[in-house]
Amino acid sequence: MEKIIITGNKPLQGTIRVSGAKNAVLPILAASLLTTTSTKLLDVPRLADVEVICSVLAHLGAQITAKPGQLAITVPELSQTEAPYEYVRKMRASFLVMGPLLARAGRARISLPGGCAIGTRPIDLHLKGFAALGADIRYGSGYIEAWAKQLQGAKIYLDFPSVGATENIMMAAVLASGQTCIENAAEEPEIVDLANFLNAMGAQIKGAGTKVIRIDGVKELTGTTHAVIPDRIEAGTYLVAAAITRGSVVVENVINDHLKPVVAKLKEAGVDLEEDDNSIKVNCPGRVKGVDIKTLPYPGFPTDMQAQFMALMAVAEGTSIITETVFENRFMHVNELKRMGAKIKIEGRTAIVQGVKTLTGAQVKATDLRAGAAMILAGLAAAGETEVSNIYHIDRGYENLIEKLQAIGAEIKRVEEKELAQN
Ligand SMILES: CC(=O)N[C@H]1[C@@H](OP(=O)(O)OP(=O)(O)OC[C@H]2O[C@@H](n3ccc(=O)[nH]c3=O)[C@H](O)[C@@H]2O)O[C@H](CO)[C@@H](O)[C@@H]1O
Ligand SMILES: C=C(OP(=O)(O)O)C(=O)O
Repeated sequence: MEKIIITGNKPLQGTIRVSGAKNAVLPILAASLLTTTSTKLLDVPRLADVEVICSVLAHLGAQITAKPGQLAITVPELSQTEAPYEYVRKMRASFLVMGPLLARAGRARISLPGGCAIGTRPIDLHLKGFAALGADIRYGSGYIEAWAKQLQGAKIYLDFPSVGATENIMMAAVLASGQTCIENAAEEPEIVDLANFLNAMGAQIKGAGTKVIRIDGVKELTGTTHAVIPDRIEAGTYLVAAAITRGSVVVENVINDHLKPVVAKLKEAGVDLEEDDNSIKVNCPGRVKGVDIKTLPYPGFPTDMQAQFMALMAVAEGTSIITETVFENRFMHVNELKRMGAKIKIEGRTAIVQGVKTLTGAQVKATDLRAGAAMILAGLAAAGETEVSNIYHIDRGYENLIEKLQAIGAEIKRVEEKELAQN
């Protein structure tokens, strides 16, 4: 098992480039199942999650060729309509193949994703959507099976603007007969990127990025070339890395609009941010101020930035109140931050963070992807050495994290546990 070792308390300086968005490329890769013709994706990040979805697609019959930053996918024929436990267990987003399989083959059998560290994460809204489109649904032996001769457009109201349900329903509806209207849809930029990709394939989707998405079903889709949007969460993580180390960093390849809620909170905390066309310069010579945050669906403050922001608040001046409203159990990083000297109290869905002057290096673990990112950030700011274990979580979502941070002056390395034992 590998670990990440950080010697902290060094201001980061330089330019860091953001990769393509994990949460955009995963549904887009699933959507490539919707056509028999070839799709080419650019700005594809090299991530463990991308490998998992590619192995699901290959299992279903996709031919995939990879070049650095690119993937070409062709699915001339589906060899399978089943995504077994071994894939879905590794990554919940594998469930996103259900919509495309239903649309293309009229049937799908997918292992139930189950919960994960951050919450129970049900899929009822995905299934309600498929049922509204006319699919029959059956549960059994840990699988969900859905089938429909021809999906029919329908009006679907989502009780909660679920990102995955909006994507899955959108992908099912593109080949349905008639119009589908998703109300209370998720508005995340990744939904817009998926809709842009599908529209470039010939779909008729309007309203993506708003609460109401209308999809006029078409007979077929054809492959296209598409560049994935930059990862707003990776960008946000590096903005915080600059602020927490009191550094001066240019974060390149960003869409400023997507970062508005994060930028607003950093400014409120006293961080100096200069926004350019596709970059943001962070300057933070001093200690930040404690500010309150509440996670919400987009355009609210992203839950995927909550842990990283908490690491920053742990060294802020004053107290901050962090409320998590999207997932019911996304405070696993609190105990790890406390091991480094953070003063945090949890009351239900709220964490009260009383900033301390400095954190101290410790042995901590990544309990999930963003909790892992928070440990890296805390380690970059802490005095002494921090050792982060369970880093496979981090590899799910950060391309070349170590190399990127080293290039802006961080003392960070990845080591085998054996090497550690020898030292
Ligand atoms: C691969 C990907 O894009 N992952 C992102 C996606 O996850 P994901 O698509 O799983 O997140 P959702 O927006 O669906 O989930 C938000 C909330 O809705 C609940 N819910 C969801 C579906 C459902 O059928 N029933 C239900 O109750 C969930 O349990 C959760 O409490 O959006 C989340 C919220 O921005 C992000 O944290 C994840 O990084
Ligand atoms: C929670 C996340 O991803 P996933 O939905 O794939 O678990 C994330 O990216 O922070």
